[in-house]
Formats: sequence, C-alpha cells, structure tokens
Amino acid sequence: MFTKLHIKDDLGIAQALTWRYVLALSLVATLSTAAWFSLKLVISEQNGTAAVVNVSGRQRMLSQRTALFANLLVTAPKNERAAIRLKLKESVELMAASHHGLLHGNPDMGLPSTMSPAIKAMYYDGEQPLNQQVRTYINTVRALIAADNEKLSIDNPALRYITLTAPGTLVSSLDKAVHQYQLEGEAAIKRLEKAETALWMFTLLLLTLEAMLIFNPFIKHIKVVLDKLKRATDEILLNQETLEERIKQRTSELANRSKALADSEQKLSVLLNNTNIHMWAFDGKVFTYTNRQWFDFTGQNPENSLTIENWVSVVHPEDLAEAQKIWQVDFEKKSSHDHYFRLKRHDGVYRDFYCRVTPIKDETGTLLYLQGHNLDITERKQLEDEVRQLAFYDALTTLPNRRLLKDRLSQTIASSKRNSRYCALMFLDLDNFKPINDTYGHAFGDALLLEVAERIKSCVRQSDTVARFGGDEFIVLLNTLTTDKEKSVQQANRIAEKIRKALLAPYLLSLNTNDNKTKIEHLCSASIGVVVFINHESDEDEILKRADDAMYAAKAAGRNQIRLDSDFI
Ligand SMILES: Nc1nc2c(ncn2[C@@H]2O[C@H](COP(=O)(O)OP(=O)(O)OP(=O)(O)O)[C@@H](O)[C@H]2O)c(=O)[nH]1
Repeated sequence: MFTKLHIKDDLGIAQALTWRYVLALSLVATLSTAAWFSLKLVISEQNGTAAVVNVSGRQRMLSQRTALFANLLVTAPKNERAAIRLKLKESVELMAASHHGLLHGNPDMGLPSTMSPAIKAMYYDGEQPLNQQVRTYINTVRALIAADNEKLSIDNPALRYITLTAPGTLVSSLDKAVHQYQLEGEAAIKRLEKAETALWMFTLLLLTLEAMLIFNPFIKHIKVVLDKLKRATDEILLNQETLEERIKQRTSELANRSKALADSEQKLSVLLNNTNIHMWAFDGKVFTYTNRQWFDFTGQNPENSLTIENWVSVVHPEDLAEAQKIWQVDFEKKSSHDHYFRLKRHDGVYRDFYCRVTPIKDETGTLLYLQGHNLDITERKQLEDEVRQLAFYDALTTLPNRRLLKDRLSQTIASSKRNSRYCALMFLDLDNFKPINDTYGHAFGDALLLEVAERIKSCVRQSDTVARFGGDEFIVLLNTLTTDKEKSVQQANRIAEKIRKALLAPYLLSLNTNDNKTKIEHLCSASIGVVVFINHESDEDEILKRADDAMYAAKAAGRNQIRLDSDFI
C-alpha cells in the first residue's frame, strides 16, 4: 500500500502557519517602524537638546561679548566707535533673536516651541526671572548703542550695568539655564533609549516566539511532509520495480499461453476438419465460420464463404420450412434448439441430418451469433426405422403387428368416444392353413400369408388398419363407421363379407426352389369374428377377446363363416 500524503490536511496546516507567519511579520514590521520612529525621535530630541544647549550657551557667550564691545565702545577713539557700535548691535540682536527663539521656538535655529516647567519657572518665576534679566540686558545694550558719543564714558550707567552688574547675575542665570537644558535633554534621551531598549527586547522576544511557534512547527511540518514524500517516492520506486517484475512475469505467461492457445487452436482445427460433423457459426446475416466438412459434403467451393442461399440450395424441398426455423426461432427466449432435415450430397443423394443450434450470448443476454453443428444421421435413422419396423410391424407381411394394433385400437376407442361413431374390429383366422405348410413347405405358406394380407388390404380403406395378429390370424380395424348402430353393423358385416369372399378365391403361388420355378394353386378360406363398438368402457383386450370368441363361433359353425358379437351392441 502507498503512504497516504493527506495533502488536504497538510495544506490546512501550511495555511494556518502562513497566517501566523504573516501576523508575526506584520508585528515585526510594526515594531521596526516604531523603533525607527523612536530613533528618529531620539535624534530629533538630541538635535533639539543640542540646539537649545548651544543657543543658550551662546547667550552666555553673547552677554560676555556684548560686555566686551560695550567696554570697547566707551574706551575706543571716536572714529572707531561706528564699527564697534555695529558689532555690538549684531551681537545684541542675535542675542535678542535667540532669546525669542528659546522662549517661543525657532525652526531655523532648531529650537522647540515648548519648554519644560522647570525652564519655564527659570524664565518667568522668582525674584529675578531670566526673561526679565535678558530683556533688561538687551534693552540696556540697545540704549548704550543708541547713546551719543558724548555720553559714552566709563561712568555711563548702562555701561556699568553691562560690564559690572549683569555679568554677576545674568551669566550665572544663563549657566543655570544651560545646565537645566542639558539635564532635560539627557533625561529625554534616556527615556527614549529605555523605550527603544524595550522595543528592541520586545522585537527579540517576538522573533524568539516566532521561531518557536511558527518557524519551528513550520520546519517540523515541512520535515513531516518531506518525510512522507520520501517514503511515498520510495514506495513508488519499490512498486514500480515490483510492477515491472510482474509485467515481465505476465508477459512471459501470456507468451506461454498464446503458444498453448495456438497449439490447441491447431489441434482443434485438425479435429474440426477431421470430423464428419458440419460445424458453423452464423451472425444473422452471414456464416462467419464453416469447417471443411460442409464443402466436402455439398461439393460447394470452399473459396466462397457459405451463404444462406447456398445453404438453402441443398436442403430437401420438403424440409425447407423446418431448416429455416434455425434462423426464425426466438433465441432471446430459447437456449439450444434441435432440427432434423435432409441435405443433398455432392452426388445428388439426400442424407438425413440432425442439427443442434446454440445461441451464443454476451453477459447481458444479447444474442451475438448462432453456433451449430449438423450431424449425418442417415445410418442411425435407417437403423431406428428398422427397429421401429421390427417392433411395430410384422416381418413377413409388413402389416402392423399385435403391439401396434393395440395402440391403434386404443386410439380408435378414444376417437369413438369423441365423435360418437361406431367402430368395428374383425378377427380373421385362416381355415386349414396348416396343410399348405405341410404339403408344399413353409415358403408357400409365407407366400399365401402375403397374398392374404394384400387381399384384406384391398377390401378396406387406407385409414383402416389391417394387422397380423400372429400365425394365420389377422385383425381388421374399421375406424369410423356411422353414428347409427344398425347401419354400422350392416356396414361391418358387408366389409367382412367382402373380405371373406376375397380370401376365398384360389391362390396361385409360384416360387423359385432349387433353380426351378414351382407353381401351386391352393384354396383357403377364413373364419371371421366381428365386434362393433362405441364409447366402449372396456379396454382393447376385452374387445379383442370378444372378436376372438366370435371368430371361434364362426369356426365352430363350420368355417368360412362370419359371426357378429351381438352382446356388445
Ligand atoms: N408358413 C408359415 N406358417 C405359419 C406361420 N405362422 C404360423 N404358421 C403356421 O400356421 C398354422 C396355423 O395353424 P392353425 O390355425 O392351428 O391350423 P389351421 O390349419 O389353420 O386350422 P384351423 O385354424 O383350425 O382351421 C401352423 O401350422 C403354424 O405353424 C408363418 O409365418 N408362416
């Protein structure tokens, strides 16, 4: 048996695993996207922190620079003051723009628009909020820039504030702000780093789970399927080998069988062509097979296949109807069928044939063709006729014997019952027959008996029966007389009288004995007992006995007499 692959189940498992795989991949993709965003956030946070720290640090540097330029502006010769004034202006405006950016955000500088509560508190709360300090400082610097040259002296209050007062408080506040910015930036980065680490861990966990729950079963399943496939392939290869072996074996067996079949066919053909039976097969239109015997018997040309016309041409005209029944019988209902007919031999002699026809049908019972054989039964039929003749007919006169007479008598009784006609039976015994045997020999006795038979037959109708009962006893059976008793008795008497007279005539007998022809003349009479009967309830033996008794009565009355058994009537 082949290993079952259960492809439907395997496909179901593969589908489920594929879904899981897709889900896991989606999760991994989501996590990777989140990691990418968080990284982007870290970078942007880092950028933001760097910008803020940088800008706030630069504020410190700008405050010192403006203090330096402010000092230079006051101490420098007048002709240099314009250039210094310009540099001071640039520095303080940059400081003012940066301050505005730090408070409200500036994308160009990379500054965020929000600030933490701690920074906010530093800028706006307390006794000296940083916002106020910076504004005051900027305004003071602007005032110094705008001051006339005459007012520019070492004692200028703006200068004093810029160079002496502000550096103490403003620089320290700016340092604190820078420090606070740094602290907050680092804290935010740390938070993001933690989140990223968590994401990374989660991704690792997910990948591990994926490996355990998806890839592992997937690989196991693939292994199972591959294993099954391998086993199936091995089995197929094994079966293929076995199959090839069996085909070889079968081919050799078939070759042997074909040879045996050919041998047996040849033997069968020899047998079929060396029997005296005509074998044939008929498909309803033509004879598909005929053995040689048909052509040998009929003299027809074996080169031409047998046709119905050829068949019919050799059937005895009287048997044609019977012979044609071969094709007319309803073989759907009947199995085998027998026919008897005569066929003309090549020398013109008709021979008796027994024909056995067998319908060959398929498994559904549909007729395929007729298969038949004709057996020459001429000799057998002759023997049967002889046996029948011996059994039912007298060997000397060929008249029906005692057995056949009894059969005819019983038929006559039966028909008499049917048609209510009278019948008659005559019992004849020759008078003084013995002397002819004694005087001239047995052969003359036989010749006389033959002549007697002929004379009796000439007195009755063919439908009546003349039988030899034994020795010199004869029976005449008149089948149908009339329905009238008197008329029938008269008719029977008249025929008996006719017979009596016919037998009375002299017998001229001639025989060849010892190359000599011997002629004799002999006179002979007969005593006749007659029984007339109708619807008789007794059997044939009783009728015969009555007739016999009547015959003896005739003998007793002096021979050459007719006596009627009146008791039956
Ligand atoms: N030739 C010949 N004789 C036969 C045959 N069968 C019987 N017989 C003889 O026929 C004779 C019949 O004898 P019976 O009927 O007794 O004698 P019968 O001479 O006819 O005398 P009645 O009948 O009394 O008138 C016998 O001699 C038989 O041998 C036969 O087939 N051929």
